[in-house]
Amino acid sequence: MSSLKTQHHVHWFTGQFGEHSRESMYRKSIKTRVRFESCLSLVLVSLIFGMFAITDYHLLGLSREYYLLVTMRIVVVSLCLFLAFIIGRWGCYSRKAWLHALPLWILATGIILIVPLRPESLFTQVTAVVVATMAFYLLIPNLLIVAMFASLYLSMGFLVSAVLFAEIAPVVTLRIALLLIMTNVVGFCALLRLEILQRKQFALLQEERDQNRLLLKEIAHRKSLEAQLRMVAERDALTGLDSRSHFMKRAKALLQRSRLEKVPFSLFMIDVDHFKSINDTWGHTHGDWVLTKIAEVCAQSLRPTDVIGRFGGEEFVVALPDTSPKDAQIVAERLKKEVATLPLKEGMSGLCLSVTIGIALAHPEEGDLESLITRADQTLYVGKRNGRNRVEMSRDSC
Ligand SMILES: Nc1nc2c(ncn2[C@@H]2O[C@H](COP(=O)(O)OP(=O)(O)OP(=O)(O)O)[C@@H](O)[C@H]2O)c(=O)[nH]1
Repeated sequence: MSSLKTQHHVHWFTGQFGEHSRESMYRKSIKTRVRFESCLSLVLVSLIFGMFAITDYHLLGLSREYYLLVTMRIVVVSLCLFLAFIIGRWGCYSRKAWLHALPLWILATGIILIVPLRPESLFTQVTAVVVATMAFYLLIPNLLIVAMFASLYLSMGFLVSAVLFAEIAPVVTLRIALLLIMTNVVGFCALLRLEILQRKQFALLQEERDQNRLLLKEIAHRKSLEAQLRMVAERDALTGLDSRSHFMKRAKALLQRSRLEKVPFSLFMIDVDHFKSINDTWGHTHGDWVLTKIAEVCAQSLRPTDVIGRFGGEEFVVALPDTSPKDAQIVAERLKKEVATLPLKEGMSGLCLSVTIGIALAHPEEGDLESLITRADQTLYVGKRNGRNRVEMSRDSC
């Protein structure tokens, strides 16, 4: 059995499979989950973003800035909820990554716009930016590059906005910048690790599935080989009848049953007359054809419960359960007649095809198939000596 040992390369920076087809397969496998998780995260994040309007009121009162902030929050929350709905319904993550990026950029813009309207609460907003960045990386699933660009935009936009509108000192700017860099690095590394682990898990699962598929194929192949071997062992290759060993097995079982059920059991030994001269005159191919035809006659003319085997060369053996000597005689005569009237192959005119059949009947308590076969064989040779083309009944069966 061939084993699968494929190394699935995952890119160190994007956390994606190097192999395009595998990456597509992976994305396809998680698409429903990503859609649901993106949708849920967006709804949660945008609602929390909207709820900050309460703190805006607390800080600004019913001022112009407050109304501007509330309007901005309503726009951001509405757009995000709308996009969450679209993503939930149609947001195919592999083909429409931009659709997943859009609400993040809208949220980031909303957070950046808070700075000019509420510059005095800059340090609370720094915390909000850190939390939002982590949320981008960790709540929005499996979109490392999308999360990275949205987070960088948020960090840089916030920093520029803070410098322009909150007029912070250079050292404070540096402190905030370092904090945001650290947040981005931690968020990026955490998501990258997660993406790589998930893909490795996926690759292992796929490998296991492939192995199982191979195993099933191998089992099917072995079963078919077994069946072929059984066929070779049980069937005679030329005639398709039972092989000698298989006949013995089946006939023994039948003989045992007949003994237990106390029903008669007959056995035929059939031998083609002058078969050597058939071979010598028409060749072995024609000889083989004759054997096949005789096998067909036996199979067609006997009952399905009778077991027919090729005993060797031009000799056949038949086990007939539940068959009295009288019935056995009738069946053998019919068989002999059918062989004699077999339509012959072109070019075989002049051949008088015949068989000699020796019949032996099992004694009431007899369980020894070999001795029954010996008796039928001896009877067959009596038939041969008596001129061939005849049915001969073993003396002790009469
Ligand atoms: N074509 C062919 N010939 C076979 C096969 N098996 C055995 N033979 C031949 O069958 C012939 C049997 O010949 P003999 O045992 O002398 O018997 P016979 O010629 O039928 O003579 P009697 O049985 O006395 O009538 C031999 O020549 C074998 O080579 C076979 O599978 N195909």
